[in-house]
Amino acid sequence: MSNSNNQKPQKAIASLLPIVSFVKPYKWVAMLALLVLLITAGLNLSIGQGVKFVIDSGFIAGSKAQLTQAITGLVVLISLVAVGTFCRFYLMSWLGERVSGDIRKAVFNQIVHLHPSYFEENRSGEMMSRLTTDTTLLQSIVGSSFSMALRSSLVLIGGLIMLLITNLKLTLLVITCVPLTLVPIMIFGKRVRKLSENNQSAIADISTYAGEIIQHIKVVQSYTHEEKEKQAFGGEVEKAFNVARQSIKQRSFLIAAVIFLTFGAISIMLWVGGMDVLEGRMTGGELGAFIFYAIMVAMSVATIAEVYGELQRAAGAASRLLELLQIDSEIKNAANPKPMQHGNEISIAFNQVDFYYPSRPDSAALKGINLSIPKGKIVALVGPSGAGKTTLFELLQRFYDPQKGDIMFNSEALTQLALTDLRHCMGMVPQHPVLFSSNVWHNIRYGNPDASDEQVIEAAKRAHAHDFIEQLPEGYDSFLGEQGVRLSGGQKQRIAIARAILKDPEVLLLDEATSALDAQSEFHVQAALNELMLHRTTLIIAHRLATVTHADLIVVMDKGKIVDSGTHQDLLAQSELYQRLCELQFDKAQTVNASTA
Ligand SMILES: Nc1ncnc2c1ncn2[C@@H]1O[C@H](COP(=O)(O)OP(=O)(O)OP(=O)(O)O)[C@@H](O)[C@H]1O
Repeated sequence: MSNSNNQKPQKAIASLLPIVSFVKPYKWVAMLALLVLLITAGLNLSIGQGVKFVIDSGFIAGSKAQLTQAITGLVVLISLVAVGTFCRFYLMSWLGERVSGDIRKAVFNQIVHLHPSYFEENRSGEMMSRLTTDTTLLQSIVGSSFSMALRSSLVLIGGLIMLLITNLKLTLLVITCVPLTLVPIMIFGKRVRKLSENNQSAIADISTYAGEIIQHIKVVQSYTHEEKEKQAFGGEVEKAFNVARQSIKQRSFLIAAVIFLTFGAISIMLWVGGMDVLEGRMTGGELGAFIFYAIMVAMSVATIAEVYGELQRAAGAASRLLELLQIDSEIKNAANPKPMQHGNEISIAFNQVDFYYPSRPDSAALKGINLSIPKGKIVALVGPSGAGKTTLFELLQRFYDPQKGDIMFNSEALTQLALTDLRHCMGMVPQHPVLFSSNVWHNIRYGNPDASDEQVIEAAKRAHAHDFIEQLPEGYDSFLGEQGVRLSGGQKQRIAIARAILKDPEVLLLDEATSALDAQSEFHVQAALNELMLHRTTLIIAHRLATVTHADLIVVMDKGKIVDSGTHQDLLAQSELYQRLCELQFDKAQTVNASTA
């Protein structure tokens, strides 16, 4: 969470400064907007003189011609103000949208490069809220609040000067009232800021909760938890509402106090000024102009008060975004990466590797791993659940770096290679393939964005996916639904295999890639994989030992350690754990076969 809760107000506003760097590329638009703003503020102030002219030369002088002339002047002035306001509003809002769009891009660009463990510590809903809610807040700052504050400040200063010129005694009255209005701003502004931050994080909670439920709607419905989830979600919404209510209360107090104080002061002024007019010490027009300026001054102070609260809210958003933009990925790209020749076969070696997940620094997920995988060989990783097989894959792809030891690709440490080179040469088919909410083309082409349609179809054929894709309502153009919900598990896997085939990697990582296939498609896919594995270094995580008995090397893992390794025959003869695993699986398979016979 941001530390801006503890910031002093000035410091909080200072945390908005980094936005300036996002405005810089559009400095000409910003300067034009400021110029228009300056002109309209001046024009606004001159309306007061128009009012004075209308009253004194029109009404009081009793001249119809002068009244017409005065009103015409006033209309011209007001028209100019309208045109100026149009330009100011357009330019400022444009700037707000542009800048918030750029900030969104910067945040997203940052997020896609962050180390995966960051996402374990930070909930996706909170990140989404930074991308959307926080950036929207900044948009309103750049697009409206800032210009409102500036315009109000100009009008405040100009108005006070005009007041001084018009009537000194009354102005002194106004000036003593202005600091009075600042008192509630100070008191309530701070509370508003604190509460708004809580509000933002409560809203993030809501979206995280809803996101999770929507994603797992089938689990919710099959356990008939709809009512429970409705209540729980309702609770989250109420929590957010209560925080928002407190924040609104403070803001309402703030606005009400400021308005009461300023308009109270204006009433006193009217009384004092009215007495002066009655006694002939000033003209009616002067009093009219004076009140006009006094109202403008009062409104400016009220606007500044409101905007101040908003600026404080946005300061929280800005500091959270900035925090995110400043995070360095823990997976560092090599400073001077060693070149990597594509197309060469790759040997892999783990040398004394120890690894602890950041969230579990006390228990080793991998301990003392020594493993050598020659070029072009097939190595199977087997072992009970939680043995560390998937973790080995994670380290190979550098989603995490080991705390001790080295992993080598052709005698280069992984950390010495460019991340993109490293990941380019690896193709992963996970146990639960990830598909994007798009069509088949997009999902297969993810393996190689430059591939032609023919290459995509060829890959699909080799993965035995072409036939079922052809039968989809719109063939390769069929939309697969969010996360590919419109496909069966086996179909998803074949799409993932086609994707890996298209990538044509030097190292293949298969996580029980054929687990979701029926016997017939497994036979075909296995054939495709066998062909694919030729001349590639392949690591397979296998839960079903039958699929890997032909592997060049089988590595038996348990509790983060390699306990045995060898061929199927070696291990059957030597490894107790392997024998046990085999007995369990082959017995079960025989039992199943017997029972279905
Ligand atoms: N992101 C994570 N954060 C913390 N601990 C993790 C994380 N992922 C896995 N672990 C832990 O690391 C250990 C090894 O897990 P891993 O997923 O590598 O096992 P596995 O052999 O692939 O198991 P399975 O066959 O069930 O997939 C387990 O104890 C697991 O709880």
